[in-house]
Amino acid sequence: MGEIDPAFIQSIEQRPKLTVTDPGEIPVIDLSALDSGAVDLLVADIGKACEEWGFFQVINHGVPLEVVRRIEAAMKEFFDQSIDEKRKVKRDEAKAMGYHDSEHTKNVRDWKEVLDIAVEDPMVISASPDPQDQELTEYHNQWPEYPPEFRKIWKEYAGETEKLAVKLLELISLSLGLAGDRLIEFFQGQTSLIRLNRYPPCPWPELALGVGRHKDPGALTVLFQDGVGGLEVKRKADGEWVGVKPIPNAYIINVGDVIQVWSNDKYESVEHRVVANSEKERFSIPFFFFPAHHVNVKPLEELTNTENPPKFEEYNWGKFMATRNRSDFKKQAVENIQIHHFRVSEQ
Ligand SMILES: O=C(O)CCC(=O)C(=O)O
Ligand SMILES: [Fe+2]
Repeated sequence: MGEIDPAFIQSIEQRPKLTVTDPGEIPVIDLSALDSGAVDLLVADIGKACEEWGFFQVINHGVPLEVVRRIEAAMKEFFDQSIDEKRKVKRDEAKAMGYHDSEHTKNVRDWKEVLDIAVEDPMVISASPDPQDQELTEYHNQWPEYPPEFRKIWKEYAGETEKLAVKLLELISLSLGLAGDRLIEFFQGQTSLIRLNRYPPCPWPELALGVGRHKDPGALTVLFQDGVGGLEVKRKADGEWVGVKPIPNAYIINVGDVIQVWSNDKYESVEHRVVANSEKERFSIPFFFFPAHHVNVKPLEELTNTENPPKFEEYNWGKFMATRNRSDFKKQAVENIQIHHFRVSEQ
């Protein structure tokens, strides 16, 4: 078996307890209520889940199962290739989309490999983190040659999950007391991406993590996972890590930092991580619903007033992501940029 590369070893405090607490507690929301007309109740349930958990699962979500089965099969075929084949679409500092197998979360290497593909090709994004620099750059997708139908299958999947993300964004807007279409304008020219994740079996699940603890930076994450399990969420009520029980064909939804800021902390972006598995490989597919680069993220005016003043200074999404991306390739001496850096200090 050899020895573990120290780059993967989590600090003692971050190592997982391999016994999962209270699986199955994350709220499950049935979107078929949209068809039966019980929208008010649905909106109330979503609002409650966002406030209490920041996470929920959805069933009867409208993404056709055959579309999911096709992307699952295609991603397996892609990842089953040799490392040399996969590296033909390798991500690097010039090409931000593509295959990557040494991502770090909080400076510790994740036990996974990924293929990132932007929803809008090209993705238009700030060229540098420098606030004075107005220059933009384009990220182009790198399409694997194998399996041959990959691009078509991916596009079909992306179209369906984007529809689900938009539907959820509307429901979340309504749950905040806003018009259903209040937030969609921020996604004209979206920087969303779909990440295909493979977590190989790991001989050291007590030392390494599939993904280290983190919060998602965007508005929403719409994640499909297979039946293996491993995703854990930090429960708001007591800070315990709880497992998200795989429900066949459900999606897992979580609120990201952007919604936390828009809602002025009403909905918090919650920490989560992925525990490694010593026997089974695991696949998951997050759709990261990200705004356009020019969006300045700040608490929405309708949700703030003199009693509830804005808790964050505004920040530019493109610059925020350019700062994040710069730090993706190397270990950093300093903490990654986070929304708490924009928090207004309390008097
Ligand atoms: O694979 C998962 O279940 C979650 C992955 C995740 O949290 C992420 O990529 O941001
Ligand atoms: Fe995440």
